[in-house]
Amino acid sequence: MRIDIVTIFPEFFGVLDVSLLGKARDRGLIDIAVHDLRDYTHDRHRTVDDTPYGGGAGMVMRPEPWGEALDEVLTPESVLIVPSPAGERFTQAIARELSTEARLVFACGRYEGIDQRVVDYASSVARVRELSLGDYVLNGGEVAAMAVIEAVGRLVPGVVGNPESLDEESHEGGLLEYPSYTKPAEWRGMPVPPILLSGNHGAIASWRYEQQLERTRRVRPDLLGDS
Ligand SMILES: CN1CCC[C@H](Cn2ccc3ccc(-c4n[nH]c(N)c4C#N)cc32)C1
Repeated sequence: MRIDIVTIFPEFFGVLDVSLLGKARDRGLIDIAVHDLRDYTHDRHRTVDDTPYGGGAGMVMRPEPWGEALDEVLTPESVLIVPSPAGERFTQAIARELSTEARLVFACGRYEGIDQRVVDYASSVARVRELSLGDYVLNGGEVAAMAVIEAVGRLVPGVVGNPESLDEESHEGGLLEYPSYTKPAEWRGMPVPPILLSGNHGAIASWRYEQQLERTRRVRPDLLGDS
C-alpha cells in the first residue's frame, strides 16, 4: 500500500517512522510519503490561505496549492481521504474497506477547511471520501489522518503478527472486545477470572463471548440496535 499525505505540518507525521507502522514501512508493506503543501505555493510568503468569500470568521485554504499537490500525487486508482467534521463517521468497516486499496492520499486541511472546489475537482479524477473521526471539532485534519492511517495500516496483510487477533477486537463482528488479563494470577487482591486458568478452551471461548455481549450491552447498546 502507498500512502501520500499532504499537510502544512509534515513534521506531525514523524511518529509514523516508529512502532508497528514503522516496521511495516521497513518491511516494504506500506510506503508512506509526506508532502508539505507550502512546497506548492509560489509567493514569497508561501501563502496557503485567504479570506472566505461571503464573509465569516477564519480563513479558507486556497485551491491552487492543493490543485498542484494533488495533481502530483493522485492517480486514477487513488482514494483521496479528506478528514472533515462534515464527513461520514469513520468506522472499522471503512478501515477494512480502505485496507484493500493500493493507494491512499490524505488531504489534511487547517483553518476553516479547504476550498470546496478542491474536493469537487478531485472527485472528477479519483474516488474521494470525506471522513469524520467523531462529533467534536479538531483544529485540522492531521490527527484524524493519523488515526485512519493507523486503523487501516494495521489491517494490511502482514503488518500485524497474529492476524487472528484482528478478528476478536472491538468492532470486529459488531461487538466490543472481551477483557484481557495476564500474570500475576492475583494482583492487589483481585484474581484473574478462574475460567481463564481452566485450560477448557471451549468454556473460555463461551465466557469471552458472553463478556463481549455484556460489555457491548452496557457501554454501546447502539451497536446491538438497542436505543
Ligand atoms: C471552527 N472550524 C470548524 C470547521 C473545522 C475547522 C478545523 N479543521 C480544519 C480542517 C479540519 C479537518 C478535520 C477536522 C475535524 N474536526 N472534528 C473531526 N472529527 C474532524 C475530522 N476528521 C477539523 C478541521 C475548525
